[in-house]
Amino acid sequence: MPAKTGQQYIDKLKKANNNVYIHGERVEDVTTHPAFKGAVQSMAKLYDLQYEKPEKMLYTSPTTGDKVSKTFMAPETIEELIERREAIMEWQGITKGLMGRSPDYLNSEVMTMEKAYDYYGKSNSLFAENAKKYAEYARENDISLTHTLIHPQVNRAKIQAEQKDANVALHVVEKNDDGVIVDGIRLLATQAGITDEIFVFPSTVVKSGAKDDPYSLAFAIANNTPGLRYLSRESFDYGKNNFDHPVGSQFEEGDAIVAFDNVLVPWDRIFILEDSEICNGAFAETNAVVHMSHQVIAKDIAKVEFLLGVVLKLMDSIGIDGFQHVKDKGTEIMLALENMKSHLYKAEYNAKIDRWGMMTPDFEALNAARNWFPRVYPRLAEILRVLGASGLMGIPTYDDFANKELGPILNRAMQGKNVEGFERVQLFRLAWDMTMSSFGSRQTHYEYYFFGDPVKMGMAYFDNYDKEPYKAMVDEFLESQNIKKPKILSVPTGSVLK
Ligand SMILES: Cc1cc2nc3c(=O)[nH]c(=O)nc-3n(C[C@H](O)[C@H](O)[C@H](O)COP(=O)(O)OP(=O)(O)OC[C@H]3O[C@@H](n4cnc5c(N)ncnc54)[C@H](O)[C@@H]3O)c2cc1C
Repeated sequence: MPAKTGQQYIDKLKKANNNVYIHGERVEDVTTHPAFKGAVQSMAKLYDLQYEKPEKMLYTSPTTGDKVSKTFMAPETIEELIERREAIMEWQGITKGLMGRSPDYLNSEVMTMEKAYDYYGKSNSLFAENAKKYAEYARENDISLTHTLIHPQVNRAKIQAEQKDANVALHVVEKNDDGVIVDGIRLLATQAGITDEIFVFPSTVVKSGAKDDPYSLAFAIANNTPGLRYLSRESFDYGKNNFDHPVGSQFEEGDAIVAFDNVLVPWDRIFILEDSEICNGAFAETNAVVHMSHQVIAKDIAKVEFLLGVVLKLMDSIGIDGFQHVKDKGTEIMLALENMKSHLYKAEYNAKIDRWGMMTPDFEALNAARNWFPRVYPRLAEILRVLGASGLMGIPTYDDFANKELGPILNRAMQGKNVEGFERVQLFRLAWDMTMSSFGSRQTHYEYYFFGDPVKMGMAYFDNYDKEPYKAMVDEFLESQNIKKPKILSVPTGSVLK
């Protein structure tokens, strides 16, 4: 089947009738429910774009010859790597980087399974075959995915096997002829019930040991599999129009707790089973983390570009762009943007064919960028908040402007340097919604945490960084000074100085 359209995505979701709950109730139809319909419409737009710009978004499937999404394309040359990223950028141009889990994110992981499937066959060749077939199935059916990597936050000081209730986290209950029965909880599935299937994978940063083998799994199942439930958090889409809630009304993708109640995972959907060692290497050894980082940095660039535009328009609109500290804050955002672009450029132009035959970007550049961005994004959001000041609270709604008595007063009262009140408030509502509404503050939280705990990621970065050349440089410098150590200091170890 060729790449899908928006309508096909919606029809499939309706038919699937995934088991989604919100506010204590089961959702009848996610495509029309107020909590989900904005995100569903935006996802549909992304799928429609595949046919509006087929030359940018589609390529010929290596197996069926159908036109399928380029976000599934395993690149073999630098040109293909860039082409794939340009398709990602097209989607990010629609979401402005505000929908972290647009399909390109997990398609990047699926894509690596097409080539690196052998990794999953380390303990059982069936799992390698499963991974290869799944990558093909997802590509040919344009499957949209959610995923869950982490165990519930019960007691982070203990491994899963040593928790006071060791059955809370998702674990294997039984294996039978049909497959594996799993039970327990996983966190945190963004988009969850508005996608077709779920990927259960190990976390990239939590290194479990053999005792946690029953919790060490990777598989994919349809979201309407019996026993699988999504318990969604309350929606940050206030159900308003695009003036009042310009981005939340379109890109609020939702997050959910995933509850498995004795769910059967068929054998052909298992990629890793009870093997913490294979789990620990899955993202790094297959280079999935590199290709996912490639997508993420492209998304980050789209996000900062849009944020910079909003900040610049905001400065213009109230005449603060000439002040020194205001310019400096604009510069901070520009530097962040140019930094991210440089990382992307280095990653692409230093790309090499990996052992699986995929053209893989330079991880050194992407790893630095993905570790840096969670640290800098909160500052970028803060700049918008600081420069907007009271203007981010003086934000009348569309209905206020439409009111015969209030509209003219507000249009005059809220005017800016070169704009009328209505236009200025539209811009300021956008700035508020990107950074301060519940949707906006989730954006900051998302950027900080979605790729893993930045503290643990930072520790891993430090440990893996090649520090020796820099230390050697200093040693060489100090030695080159030819300084004679005073004799008095040459005391044998352990003796007492008098
Ligand atoms: C908006 C949002 C969307 C998300 N979407 C998804 C998704 O779609 N799929 C998915 O799988 N996950 C998703 N996540 C989860 C994300 O992967 C985790 O938030 C991240 O891995 C951190 O894990 P945690 O939240 O369990 O924090 P914890 O590990 O519980 O950490 C909490 C705090 O304790 C500290 N801490 C915990 N353990 C240690 C330790 N051993 N050493 C030092 N400090 C420690 C941390 O530094 C942190 O400050 C999402 C998260 C957010 C916020």
